[in-house]
Amino acid sequence: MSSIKIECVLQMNCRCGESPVWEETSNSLLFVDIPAKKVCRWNSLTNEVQQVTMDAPVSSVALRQLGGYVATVGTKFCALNWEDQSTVVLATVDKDKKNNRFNDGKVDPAGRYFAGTMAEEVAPAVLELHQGSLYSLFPDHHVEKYFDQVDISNGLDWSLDHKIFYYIDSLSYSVDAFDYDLQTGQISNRRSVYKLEKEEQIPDGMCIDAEGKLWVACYNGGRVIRLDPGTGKRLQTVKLPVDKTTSCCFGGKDYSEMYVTCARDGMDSKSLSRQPEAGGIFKITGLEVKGICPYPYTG
Ligand SMILES: O=C(O)[C@H](O)[C@@H](O)[C@H](O)[C@H](O)CO
Ligand SMILES: [Zn+2]
Repeated sequence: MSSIKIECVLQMNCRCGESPVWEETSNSLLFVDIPAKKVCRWNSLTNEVQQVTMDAPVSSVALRQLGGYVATVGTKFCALNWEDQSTVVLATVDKDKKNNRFNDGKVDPAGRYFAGTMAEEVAPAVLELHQGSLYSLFPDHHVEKYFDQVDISNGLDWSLDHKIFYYIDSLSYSVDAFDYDLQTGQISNRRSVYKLEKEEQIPDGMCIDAEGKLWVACYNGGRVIRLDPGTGKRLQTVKLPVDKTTSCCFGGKDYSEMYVTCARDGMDSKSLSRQPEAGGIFKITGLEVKGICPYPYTG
């Protein structure tokens, strides 16, 4: 008998919480608040939250093998030194697109930092379309571009055998797969593995579990869904007490807990009073499946 428990472990009032990443060495959850330009680190043992404010919207954060972190800030891939809060720009993309910013990003199993861009939103999911592209920052700091014409570049992860790359362009309402060449970082053969149903709303962040199934946070859908990318079937729905669920990752002891971020921006005062925990960090236990540890950027 599974007994799923959902709790808000941190009332952060994030405008748009995103990019949860578990850091095992510090028993902490890293995440960002995109429009607030903040990278946050919550220590699950002491409940302490540390924050670093950047000079532009910060859309994703990842671990770095050399120590500290890497983050996507505005249209820059940056290294972040947590101790002195200093940043170093590693590469800049979309130089010809002044209204663009990075969105979701994650490191691949070989240590490359993948992240895509989008036009800045006028309101949630209201933006100039086809402005985004998908990129990766290699360990030697060169950037490769995979494709353009993206609306809202979002969730990404890799299959357990590293042969498939999963990717979400939110406004396609689809979870896509590509063949993945881990040696070269190249992708090919794009196809859809799941189309969201109407009530599931907008697919946003995503992570893979230790059984190779995908967990997708549904923006405006107030839920995370578990998908079998092999059969294209939804296996499970876990509803949360907030509508604007943005992303998810596994963490905690042996990666047995799931952490979910969410947003407050775009909610009116009535829905905010109904969902006072909007913008908080949620922990889901009792899922009976574990996650895998995040890969660090190796550059
Ligand atoms: O969190 C993100 O990925 C975006 O930056 C957000 O703004 C929302 O997800 C988007 O509006 C809904 O798709
Ligand atoms: Zn997102």
